Amino acid sequence: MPSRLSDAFETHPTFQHHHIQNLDLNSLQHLPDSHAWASELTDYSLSPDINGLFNLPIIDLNDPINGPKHLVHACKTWGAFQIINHGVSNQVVHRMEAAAKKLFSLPYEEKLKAERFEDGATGYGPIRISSLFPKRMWSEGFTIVGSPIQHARELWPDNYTSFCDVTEEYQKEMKELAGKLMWIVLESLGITKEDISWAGPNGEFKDSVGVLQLNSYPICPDPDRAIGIVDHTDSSLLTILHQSNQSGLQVFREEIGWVSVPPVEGALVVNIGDLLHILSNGLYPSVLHRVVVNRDRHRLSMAYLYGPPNNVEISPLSKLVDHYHPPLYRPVTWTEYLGMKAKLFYKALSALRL
Ligand SMILES: O=C(O)CCC(=O)C(=O)O
Ligand SMILES: [Fe+2]
Repeated sequence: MPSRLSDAFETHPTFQHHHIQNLDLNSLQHLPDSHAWASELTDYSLSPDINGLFNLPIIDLNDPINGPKHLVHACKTWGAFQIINHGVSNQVVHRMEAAAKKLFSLPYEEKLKAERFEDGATGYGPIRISSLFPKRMWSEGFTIVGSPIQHARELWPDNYTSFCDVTEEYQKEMKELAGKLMWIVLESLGITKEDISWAGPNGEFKDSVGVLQLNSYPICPDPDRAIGIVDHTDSSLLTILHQSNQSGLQVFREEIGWVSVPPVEGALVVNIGDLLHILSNGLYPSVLHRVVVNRDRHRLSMAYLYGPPNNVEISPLSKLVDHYHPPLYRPVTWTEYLGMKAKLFYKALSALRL
């Protein structure tokens, strides 16, 4: 496990919800006050969800003509897109989904054996950002950095290897795809391999770091007053997301509002994260997104948050900076930025503004 990344969590431990008891959401018949967002949520969601009129673009990575064109448009206007023909086999995705399902369907007490410590980076628990809000979110998560072997052993002492094998295979596929996506996005900005030294001699991004975040959203007795994950941007360079066959993810478009992203079989969602926004000197926004929950069906998602190697400072690429386009952000490492996000959250990006 990369020590630097967990350092960020250690120096900024999760705010204590001492007054809020950890609850097994899967067993609750009523929404407890600790999870009832009512008034906060109406502030958050003034814009109506006008689905059907606007759809997150689907980009065919095998289409050399339209693919790049659509991609630039998606990156500029949405800060997100879906991809098909991405080269990751459905089988690998579904094996990982099955492993995640198996994990979340363990009894609550069992899952707590792999609980994420307050100052820890990995394991089972509420999504980390929940610590910044007065209310809890209607979700449970499992965070994996590197090998999950330690936690897998806690969960399945006699049979932990299959979970580790599937995870390793999925992480490998995601890392490869993330590198490929990085170049597709960067090339759309006119950036070449010579422009990014930390990508390595062949531009493979070998030392980049990935965090695999498994999310589970149990059925909710009062979905209008609850939220799966509150609106946020990802702190990554980019995030590759698989959602199980159940909607819930919404992305925010200025002047439009919240737009649902219905799952498309075989497609993966890609979010531009804050660090890629900085790298692009503000040309590509990081997408604001959230997750709503529902009364009838459990939902699962798997987010692969892809970031630069530890110690690498991310700053606007010099090719994108000139007299008319001064750098908008000061340099920052991923670790430092995670620390800022943990303290400042919505204000973290603007705190880096020059
Ligand atoms: O569940 C989802 O669709 C999104 C999850 C997410 O935004 C995250 O893990 O950062
Ligand atoms: Fe996210």
